[in-house]
Amino acid sequence: MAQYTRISGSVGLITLKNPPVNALSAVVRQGIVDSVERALGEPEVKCLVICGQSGKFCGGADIREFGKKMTGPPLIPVFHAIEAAAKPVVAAIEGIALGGGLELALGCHYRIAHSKAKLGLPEVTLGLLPAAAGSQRLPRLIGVPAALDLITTGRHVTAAEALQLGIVDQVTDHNTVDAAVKFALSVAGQSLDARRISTFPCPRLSNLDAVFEAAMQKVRQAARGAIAPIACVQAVRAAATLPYAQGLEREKELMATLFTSGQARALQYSFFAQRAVGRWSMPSGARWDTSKPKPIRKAAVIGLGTMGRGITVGLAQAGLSVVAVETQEKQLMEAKQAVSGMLERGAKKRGVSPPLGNISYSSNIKTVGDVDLVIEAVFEDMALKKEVFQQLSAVCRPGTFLCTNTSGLDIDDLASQTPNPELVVGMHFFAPAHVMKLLEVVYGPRSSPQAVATAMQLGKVIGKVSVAVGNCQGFVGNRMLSPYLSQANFLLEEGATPEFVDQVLEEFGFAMGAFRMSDLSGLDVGWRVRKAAGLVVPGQPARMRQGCRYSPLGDLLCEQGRFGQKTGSGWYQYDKPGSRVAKPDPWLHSFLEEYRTRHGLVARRIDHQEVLERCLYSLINEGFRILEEGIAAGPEDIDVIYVLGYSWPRHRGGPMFYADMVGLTRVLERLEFYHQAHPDVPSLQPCNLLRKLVASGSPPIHRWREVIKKVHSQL
Ligand SMILES: CCC/C=C/C(=O)SCCNC(=O)CCNC(=O)[C@H](O)C(C)(C)COP(=O)([O-])OP(=O)([O-])OC[C@H]1O[C@@H](n2cnc3c(N)ncnc32)[C@H](O)[C@@H]1OP(=O)([O-])[O-]
Repeated sequence: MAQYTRISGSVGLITLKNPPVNALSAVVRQGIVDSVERALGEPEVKCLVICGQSGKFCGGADIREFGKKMTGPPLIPVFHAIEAAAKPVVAAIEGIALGGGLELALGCHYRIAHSKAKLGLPEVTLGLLPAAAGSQRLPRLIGVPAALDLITTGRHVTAAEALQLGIVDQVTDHNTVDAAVKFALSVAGQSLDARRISTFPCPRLSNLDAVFEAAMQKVRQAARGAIAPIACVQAVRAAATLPYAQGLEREKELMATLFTSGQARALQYSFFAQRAVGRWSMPSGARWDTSKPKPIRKAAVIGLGTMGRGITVGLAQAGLSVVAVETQEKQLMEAKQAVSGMLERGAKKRGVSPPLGNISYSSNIKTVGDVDLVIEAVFEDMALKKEVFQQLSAVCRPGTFLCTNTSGLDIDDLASQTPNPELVVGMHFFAPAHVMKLLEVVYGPRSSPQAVATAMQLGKVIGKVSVAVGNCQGFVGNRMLSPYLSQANFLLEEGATPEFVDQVLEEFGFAMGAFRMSDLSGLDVGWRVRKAAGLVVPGQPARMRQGCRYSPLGDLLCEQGRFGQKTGSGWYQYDKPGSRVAKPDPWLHSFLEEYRTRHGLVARRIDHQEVLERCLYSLINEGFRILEEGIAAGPEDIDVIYVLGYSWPRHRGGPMFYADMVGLTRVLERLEFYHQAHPDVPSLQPCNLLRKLVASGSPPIHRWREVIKKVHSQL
């Protein structure tokens, strides 16, 4: 609702009330209309202030209403009514003014913001554009280049930046509503002619075409197939070239296209999925709302390689005390320098001082005796990790949580090295660990709900989106990646090139195709895992392992010392070791030809559809297996992991959402088709849960949990 009160005798105060973020629901919109009308009709009222309850101005349109039948007054006429008012209307912006929230403020005649407020038009991140006249008003207020930046990126700006850009008129450190009331009284009675943004001409640009061409090129490059950023540029162009009313029409047309696109649905799903993963549950029945985390004030990081350094930075930046341990003195010194540099650069960006004092460095593991939680981040080697866990068990005080940063090792095996396996969980960080948003929190069969809750809470504190998953080879992310990569390799055997496979996957929207990604992460990583799994043993049949098809191509490249970017060659060639520019490699093409000849394989023409279906559907099939086994609680968990950790295009929601969009029957049919063609590839065999979902009439993704529950209850 929107509550109307009179304060200081002559000020009408409208307070938006719709927890948690005062979104502009139908009731709130109606409340604003009624309140404005009332205030304008009261002769004693000289001016109006609009604010939000609980220190939050407004989080925008109510996303929960999207896709439902529209009720209540639309936003644009509401904002026009405010702008047309004959009495000054001042927006008192505390906390947030986002999307429709900022558009509401732009409809007001003046804007006063608290210094801690964040403002922005993030609609693009939901597959939309600021279609409550934001795309037409903002360029008129702050000029085309700045408006293009804000609208196409959706970034939030601080109150200070908003003041500098001219979005707000005043910033206060004190009570914002009081400041807005005082301000409103000071301008009451003055002409409002120069305050109605819709009447402003858009600031002229001599190089208008060049600016829009450059903007379009920039968004196309970054968008990876997303259409909303392109529509945003088109809408701003309308503001710059058309009268306001026609610009609004263009904004409406563009919005209609976006609103009905699958991309907006995918991005809105992704928004809610990222919040839903915080409400985790375990197969034991333990849940987020019944498991209390322990507060963590002091943590330790063991091993200061690339991952350990990033984790240390993340913890220190979040204000925790950190003991950073590296047993090799030389590496300890190097790590200290690197971590300090990262903290200093990060602090400079945020305009704060670097939290260097939060970290104490040590080469002695005994110094972690008083910490609340340890994150072991030594080399990915089970024997080494076990040794560290044994040492930690001896030096840590009782009750200390022991976490391991691993991308796939058995958490339970590691937990068995300690007398308190219930305190052990996995924390799978993604590189660079202080930047990447994703954290897989891996519980073993003996991890206590409190240990999981504590790791999930710590993830939140350091700014991660944490997803709780069960313990299995590769957890969720890497386990699903394995059949995807296998298919990419099989496609090479059958006639494709790495460039073609990557091109198809990149056109789909991945930041990097399978081969460019492998070159970046290092081919030796997978080689080590395959060796440990007993797959790379001399004397084995070349293309079969344990009765299943196997491609040794990656192993053969590693045997040649081709580990990817770091060695200057892998699936591609690079100018020098460490270079990032991948070039097609004639050596690799002849190597593939020789390989096919040696194994009697005849190269055939492979098309886009086959590459996409085999790579993606095998990955999705593994996702269904993971759901069936209860390793992930729901499809949202898998999708968040893929969008945040594996560069799955956000505008496609995630692999499980994509399967829902494509249609489960279609996914099943194509998997059956490919499995028939490749019966020696078990990952192409459709899993039971997928069959059950199709048999239950392919319910939409938000109802999959019901079918999953039934499957589990039958086990
Ligand atoms: C007509 C076209 C023109 C206009 C278009 C728009 O305005 S499009 C909109 C443009 N606006 C945006 O894109 C802003 C989107 N929102 C955000 O970016 C962040 O939520 C935040 C910065 C506002 C708060 O961050 P934080 O870390 O403090 O908190 P949190 O993120 O965990 O959220 C807490 C709860 O609030 C819920 N919720 C949030 N927003 C909305 C909403 N608009 N609606 C409904 N609900 C919303 C959220 O689901 C969660 O619910 P749960 O899980 O507890 O049941």
